[in-house]
Amino acid sequence: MVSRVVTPFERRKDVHLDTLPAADLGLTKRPRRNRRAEWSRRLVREVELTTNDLIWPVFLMEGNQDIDVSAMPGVSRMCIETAVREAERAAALDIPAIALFPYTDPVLRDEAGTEAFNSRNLVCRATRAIKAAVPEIGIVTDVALDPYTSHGHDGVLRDGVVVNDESVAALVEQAIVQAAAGADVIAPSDMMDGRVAAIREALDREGFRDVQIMAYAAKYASAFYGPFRDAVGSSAALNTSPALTGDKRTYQMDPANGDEALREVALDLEEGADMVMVKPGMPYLDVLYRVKEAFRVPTFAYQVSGEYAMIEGAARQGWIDGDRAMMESLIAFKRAGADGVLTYFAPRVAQLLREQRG
Ligand SMILES: NCc1[nH]cc(CCC(=O)O)c1CC(=O)O
Ligand SMILES: [Mg+2]
Repeated sequence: MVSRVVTPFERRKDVHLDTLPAADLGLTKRPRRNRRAEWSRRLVREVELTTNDLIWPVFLMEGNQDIDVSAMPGVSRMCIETAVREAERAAALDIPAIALFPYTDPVLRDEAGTEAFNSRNLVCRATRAIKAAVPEIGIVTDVALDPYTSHGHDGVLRDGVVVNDESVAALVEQAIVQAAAGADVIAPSDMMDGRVAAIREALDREGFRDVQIMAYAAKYASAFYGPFRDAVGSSAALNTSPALTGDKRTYQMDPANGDEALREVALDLEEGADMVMVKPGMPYLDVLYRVKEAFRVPTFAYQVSGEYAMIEGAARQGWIDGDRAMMESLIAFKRAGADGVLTYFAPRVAQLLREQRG
């Protein structure tokens, strides 16, 4: 084929659509055939997103009103009463599970995060209330100390260092009170070494043999958690300890590492994780793909707060089509191998899928 070079300022005036010769490239392979009609596109579609793929993370707070999360338009911190009602709505939309994240009153936060071990803390009370009202929905609770510590770290801090083994001992206590409150899935998001084994052992010993563990196995030290930290009040801005930077890079993973994610997942599976997670989602689709390919176990992606904020923020500015970007971002997780996705969009997606089904 001859390619004609046309400089930007010299368009060939004699070339018009209606004067182009009838061309035939003589192709036998034309991938566009399968795309020409909606029925055909449906027929050749490789993966599908259904409500079965959704876990809805919700933020909790004390009191009897809800407060918007400023960096996550459309998301609020719910009081328990609202959370129960929203769990009912989620169940009615066929969303399999919700994940609970508390905003802890600053007066209840301390150096050791002791409110985490209070069997009457916000998460435990919400778990009991939701279980009583909506027994059919799965409840996932987060194990990590950051909503409870004055310094905002996920573990125990000694001389400015988040110490591993003591942190694990604390996380075990937290997991036990959550399981006792009725949590179905314990989800350690702390990234301490050895916590899955310790939690599994303690759950079994305490009579919670059937409580599942979803390990945040490959969790990266990410800027995309920013809005979440505001929502649960654990951002660096709220830290009072001068020793702290709010930086979690000594326990969360380096965004440059992919092989390391496979080693982390292997360890958590050996230690007894029933499901594993990659987090954040969209910037780590390669990691998700590799994890699923390597282990073929139930694998989840967390579309985190910053990802939600980017899509929803741009949509509210009118810069992108929010619904389409939402659906496209979620089908990408499925294509990469996710069995499910934690997403703040869950109820909206479920609603949209229901409307599409007619
Ligand atoms: N261990 C806490 C935790 N659990 C889930 C998220 C982030 C979720 C989100 O950004 O949506 C975080 C934040 C963090 O590690 O700092
Ligand atoms: Mg690990």
